[in-house]
Formats: sequence, structure tokens, C-alpha cells
Amino acid sequence: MSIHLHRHPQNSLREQISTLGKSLFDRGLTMGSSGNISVRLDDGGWLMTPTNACLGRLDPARLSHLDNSGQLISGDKPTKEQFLHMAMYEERPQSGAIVHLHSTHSVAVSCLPEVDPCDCIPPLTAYYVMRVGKLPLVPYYIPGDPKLGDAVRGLAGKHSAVLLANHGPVVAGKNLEAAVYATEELEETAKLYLLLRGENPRGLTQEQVAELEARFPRD
Ligand SMILES: O=C(CO)COP(=O)(O)O
Ligand SMILES: [Zn+2]
Repeated sequence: MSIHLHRHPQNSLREQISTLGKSLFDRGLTMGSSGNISVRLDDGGWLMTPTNACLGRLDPARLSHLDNSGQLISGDKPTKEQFLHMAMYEERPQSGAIVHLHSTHSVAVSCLPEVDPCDCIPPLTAYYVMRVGKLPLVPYYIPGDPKLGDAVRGLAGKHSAVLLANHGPVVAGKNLEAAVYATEELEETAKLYLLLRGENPRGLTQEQVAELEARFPRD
């Protein structure tokens, strides 16, 4: 008797969401049941992490599968930030994945009184410019507030990453790996920014930033 193993095209994406979620959680990049991940599917639908799920213990089979209007097709109830993710995708047809975390240093920066709301972290390193670029601050809303979607809609066309005030980063990438790399770069640069606070550090010059943007365009 032959065994026919049918591999659903979503299977590897489901596994990748769970593996990278665990990697982020295991390294302390988000705590408890905070944070959420989504991936856009070829048919315009999405896979999203369920609400109240721990990113360290995702079950690939229970991820929320949504159609292209955001209706749940299968799996557990989606993240309460579903509309935030969908608003970001709407503005960014080139983005295939979004990661939202409560990564500590990024959240700390989101609480500082002196941050420039148009650009929360200066261009300290080349990789920050290459992966993140300018980081606008989104005013505070309660988690899951549909108004968060409206607030990012005006920013996400120009920016692949935004920082939610007193909450955390939301980062888009062309695929999940790219979104995770950018989130990690953002968190490390937030840490550097806090380490160097009060030291008047030299950032990259406008010319150095322009050279990086020409050589390594972000999507
Ligand atoms: O980070 C979160 C809310 O902003 C977590 O919410 P969910 O558990 O609904 O994904
Ligand atoms: Zn959150």
C-alpha cells in the first residue's frame, strides 16, 4: 500500500511562524502572551497568530487562517491586532509579513518624553538604516483598538516599521524572515540608543544614510 503524503502549501509557512515565534520568545524579545505575527498568503488571505497565544508555544495547526476580507476560515480566534496588521498590509502591497512585539528596549524608547514622533531613533548604525530606516511614533491607543489601524494607515505607506507609544514596534517585511530580522535590528538599536543616552553619540551623517539607502533599498 502506498502512502500519499499531501503537503498543504501553507504547512511550511505555519511551521516557519511557529519556529520564528519560539525563537523570538526564547530570546526574551516578547513576554507572556504578548506580540503577534502574520503572513500574507498568495490568495490575499492571511495566517495570523491567535489571540492570547504565547509566541513560544504556537501550534501550527491552530493558527488563524483568514480570507482576504479578514473573515476567519479556520483555526483559533485571531490576534486582537488583526485590524492593525490588515491596515499595514493595505498600505504596503510589497510586504508579505508583519511582526509586533513588546520588546523591552523598543518599548522603553516608546515611553521617552523627548523622542521625535517623526523618527524615534537616530541612525546609529548601518544595519539599522538598512533594515528599519525612519521610525515614526503612533499615539497611544488601547491594545486592539480599531483606531490603531487608522493611525498606522497614514504612516505605513512610507514606513515599514512604526512604534506604538507605550506599547511596542510593528514591523513589516517582504517575507517573515525579513520582518523578524528588521524587528531584531530595531530592538538592538533601541538598546544602543538607551546605552548611549546622555553621551551625545555620533550617529551616521546624512550622506552616510543616503549612501546606504541607495545601495541597500528597503522594500
Ligand atoms: O501584543 C498584543 C496586543 O497588542 C497581544 O495581543 P493578542 O494576544 O490578541 O495577539
Ligand atoms: Zn501588543
